[in-house]
Amino acid sequence: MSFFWITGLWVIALVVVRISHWWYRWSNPKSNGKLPPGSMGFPIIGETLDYFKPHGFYEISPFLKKKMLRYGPLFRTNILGVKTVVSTDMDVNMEILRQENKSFNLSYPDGLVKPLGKDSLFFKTGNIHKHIKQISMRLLGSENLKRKIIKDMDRVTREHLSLKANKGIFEIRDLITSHLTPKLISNLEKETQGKLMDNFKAFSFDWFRTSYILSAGNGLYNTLWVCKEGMQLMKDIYMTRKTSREKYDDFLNTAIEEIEKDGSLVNDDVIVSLIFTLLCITQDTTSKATCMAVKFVSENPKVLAELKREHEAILASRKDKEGGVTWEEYRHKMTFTNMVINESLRLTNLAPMMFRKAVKDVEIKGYTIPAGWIVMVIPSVVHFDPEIYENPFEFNPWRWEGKELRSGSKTFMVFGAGIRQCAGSEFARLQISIFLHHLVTTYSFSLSKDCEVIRVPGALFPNGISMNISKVS
Ligand code: HEM
Repeated sequence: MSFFWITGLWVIALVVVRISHWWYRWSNPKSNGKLPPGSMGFPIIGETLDYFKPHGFYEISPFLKKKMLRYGPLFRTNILGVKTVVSTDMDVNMEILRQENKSFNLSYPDGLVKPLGKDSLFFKTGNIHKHIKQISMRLLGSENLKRKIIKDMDRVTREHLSLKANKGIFEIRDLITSHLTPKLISNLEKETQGKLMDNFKAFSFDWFRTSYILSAGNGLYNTLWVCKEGMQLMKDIYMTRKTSREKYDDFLNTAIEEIEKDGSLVNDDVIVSLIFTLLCITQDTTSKATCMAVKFVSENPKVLAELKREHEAILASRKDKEGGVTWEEYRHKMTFTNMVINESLRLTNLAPMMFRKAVKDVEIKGYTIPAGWIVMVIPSVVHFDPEIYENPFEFNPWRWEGKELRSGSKTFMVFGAGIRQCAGSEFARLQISIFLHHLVTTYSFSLSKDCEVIRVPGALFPNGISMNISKVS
């Protein structure tokens, strides 16, 4: 054999050995302890495609089912090119979310939160995060909802429904941004407000929910563009207000006062990002949650009848017949409505996974989660566990009878848990309650035929969601 051939064979053998070694290292990552069982999939892409494969709304993802059957509730994999431990165990889920800032930090994939800017609260930890959250709660906490938000939320909801009933169609995104935007920034000119609202409406996490590379790429591009444009507009509005030193009764004013306090932990960029983030998240989450509640109610005549009974009783006992839903009514007379909302959120799982990164090696259930690995907390599997929720895919609000309705737990984690728990949960509940109140007492409605919902693994409406609505005479 010539020298040329021998050298060639050696090179090929070396390449094969290197690739096998690389593949072996990929499949058997290093750890200082015992890793959870599992497989890492193909180099680079891992098991990403399997994880994001679309599946039916009324089932657990086949990928998760297969993995749990083989490895149990805690397993390792590679998703989006990152070494990941998936937890579908309710105790582990709670433990991980509770250990925020100690053993784990919030760590969403860059593409998901980066459009909201590096100053977004999703990149902040420790005291700065705590401080931003406190500022957010001045807008979204019960006190402000009761004093400043409920009235306009009710009025705009009524007007919106009435307008849509005349047209016979329904688009809920416009509703939320149009009453919340003035609460955040009250002195906007009509044109600027319109532009800003267009950005909020166009924002969506849906691109992350599609497994088709082309539409995900397109969706990400749109989201990045919308965020860039919206954030710049927000920055201009913010700077104009700050330099003018004019005072208004809105959230922007509160935030500027906060920045100007001695020793404030936040700066201009954090506030601009916060306001933009709150508006984007609000319309993306609340509009979907409301649509899903409407979908379940319209498909279940018994639930609709009970809901009508509750809300007609509220109307009958209301002193000011022209006034809207009061805080009293919302908090004390809407028990069944809250059961409907919980059941709808449980089945929908708007946040199907939460991402954390281990900041050090963490021991959990006899396994080691190595520092730097991502932990994907999946509460939806617990929400569909037949041992906890009998006939889990049945929409049955009565299963909540006599239970605590407003706080989360390890078996009901739709709004997360621990210090990162959702800042807007009460806002979302209030908006859905008010919407349902006016819808069931004043209108007849049905979902349009092509209103399909799938999971990828988050709930996605491939044909959009629309509803036929008309006023009951
Ligand atoms: C039904 C509607 C909603 C659902 C299901 C929902 C769900 C969640 C979940 C699961 C988390 C925790 C994420 C994690 O721990 O990784 C979260 C956080 C958050 N949510 Fe919501 N959310 C909803 C509505 C809203 C609304 C209306 C707002 C605000 C305007 C909002 C603002 C936030 C913020 C700011 C955080 C981050 C909190 C932090 O980092 O401390 N959410 N939400």
